[in-house]
Amino acid sequence: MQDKQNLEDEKENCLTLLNSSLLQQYKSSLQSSSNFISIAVLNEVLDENIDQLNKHSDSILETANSLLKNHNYKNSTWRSSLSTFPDPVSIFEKTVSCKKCDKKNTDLKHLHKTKCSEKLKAYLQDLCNNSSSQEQETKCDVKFKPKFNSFKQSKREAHSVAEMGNGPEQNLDFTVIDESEKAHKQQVAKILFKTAKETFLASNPAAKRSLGASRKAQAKFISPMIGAQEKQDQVKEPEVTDERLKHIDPKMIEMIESEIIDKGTPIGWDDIAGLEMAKSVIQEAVVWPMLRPDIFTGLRRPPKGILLFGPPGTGKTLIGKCVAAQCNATFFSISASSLTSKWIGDGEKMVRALFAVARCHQPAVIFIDEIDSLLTQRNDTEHEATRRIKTEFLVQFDGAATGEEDRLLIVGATNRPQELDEAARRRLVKRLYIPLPDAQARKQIVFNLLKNENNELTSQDMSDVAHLTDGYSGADMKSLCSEAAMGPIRAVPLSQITTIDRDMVRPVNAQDFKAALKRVRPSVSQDDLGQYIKWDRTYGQGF
Ligand SMILES: Nc1ncnc2c1ncn2[C@@H]1O[C@H](COP(=O)(O)OP(=O)(O)OP(=O)(O)O)[C@@H](O)[C@H]1O
Repeated sequence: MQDKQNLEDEKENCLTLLNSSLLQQYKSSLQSSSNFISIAVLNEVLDENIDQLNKHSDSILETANSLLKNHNYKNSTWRSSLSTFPDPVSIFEKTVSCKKCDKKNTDLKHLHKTKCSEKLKAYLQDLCNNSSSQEQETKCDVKFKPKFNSFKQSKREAHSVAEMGNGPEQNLDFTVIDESEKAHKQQVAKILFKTAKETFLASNPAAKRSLGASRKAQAKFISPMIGAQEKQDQVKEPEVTDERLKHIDPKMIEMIESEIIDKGTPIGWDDIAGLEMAKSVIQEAVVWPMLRPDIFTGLRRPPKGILLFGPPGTGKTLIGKCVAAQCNATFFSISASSLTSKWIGDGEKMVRALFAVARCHQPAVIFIDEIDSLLTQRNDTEHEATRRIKTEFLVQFDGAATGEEDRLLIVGATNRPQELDEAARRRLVKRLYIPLPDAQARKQIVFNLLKNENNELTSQDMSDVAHLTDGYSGADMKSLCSEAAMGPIRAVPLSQITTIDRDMVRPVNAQDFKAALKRVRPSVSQDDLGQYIKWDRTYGQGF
């Protein structure tokens, strides 16, 4: 009698423990960031007990299915979703039952016999071990169905033995991982593992066409980012409204308008120090005719191209910008070397597009820096692509030159005029030498640059600086002033540099310039100057 009672008690304890263990897992899964276990438990419970759930079945079903569909949402969302679930813990408590006989809250032996709850336990154990890797796989509408393979069978047996032989505490120790489990894990990992390429292709089938295949330079770019292709496809082609641009690649037009059109601050004549002769020639030959095309006709017709040559950093670009600003013209600035390198293969089209866009923005100034790299004297080593760009440039140039209505000016700039070929020289009718600034111009540059700085230099100090900087270019003068302007900052103790008030920084003084002169040296050599002068005498405007 006593034995029978003990057996009943043991059964009762085991049953409670089994249930409480599952409950424990369920409850702790609610607290964790992963809702995978709880979904699985709910799913299993639903599967096994759906017809016993009576009045709650609809809401449980609904919630569980919505959880299955959206398993990836965050912990907080997951927990709040439980508010639609009427007391899930107690429902679960009531619903662990035997599948085979439909017996509710059945005893452990019975569950062992029918392998019903064992199935659930083994399944949960498996889920515990693999939840992180399998979580990715749960993004589906179908409910989880536990699969029982030999591994699970052997594990179930192991657990059964543990349960019967070592008592309830050890029965539920799921941390023991045996060899067969390891093998199983490896198998699972093998099935679940996908290479980056496989994952990418699965989500972006369009990429299959381009991956590994050789692409031409002009082929459409296929983004390797997932979803980027769709976005890229959605990007609207820029609309071309002008008839003259109908045959031009819209992307090139867009690029010219965004990158090549200079939208910087307009430059005035006073911003350019010295160069009085060059300025007056340009004003007369280019600016006025652009402003009054009606009176500059016939013999007074302005040149379509001018060449500015001289040492680097003497203000050739400044002059180009100033001409555009004075003529109220659009300023297109491009470096010839970028035509042969940046747009390799497309340089020819680029030249055509550039002139076409410029015609739509008249009056326009097309400034071509380093023009020597485009219009060099022909030689045997010249690249075919470069030759084609050059031919296209000359064709476009002549078109612009002969078009009576066109108000286009091409300004070429070079530091190596001697490398220009005859065809280029002939077309760039006005060839102006832009020399190093003289003392007066250097003083002017210092004055202009210090205008907006806190300084205590007198006019005499500036003259002194100008006399000490013979051979400096305009760009060298700018570097000198920047260096001198660092003097007051270097005088601030290091500990105060991050906190010091702007007004407490002392003004720039003559001493700073003396120090800067030791660091900044002229960049142009006398030999180079000799070459410019010689070329100017031969081909230049000669002033
Ligand atoms: N005559 C000048 N007057 C005022 N600033 C000048 C003058 N010449 C040069 N600079 C200064 O030097 C900088 C560089 O000048 P700029 O780019 O016009 O020279 P560049 O002759 O076109 O040089 P590069 O041949 O290297 O292209 C200018 O931004 C300007 O600050």
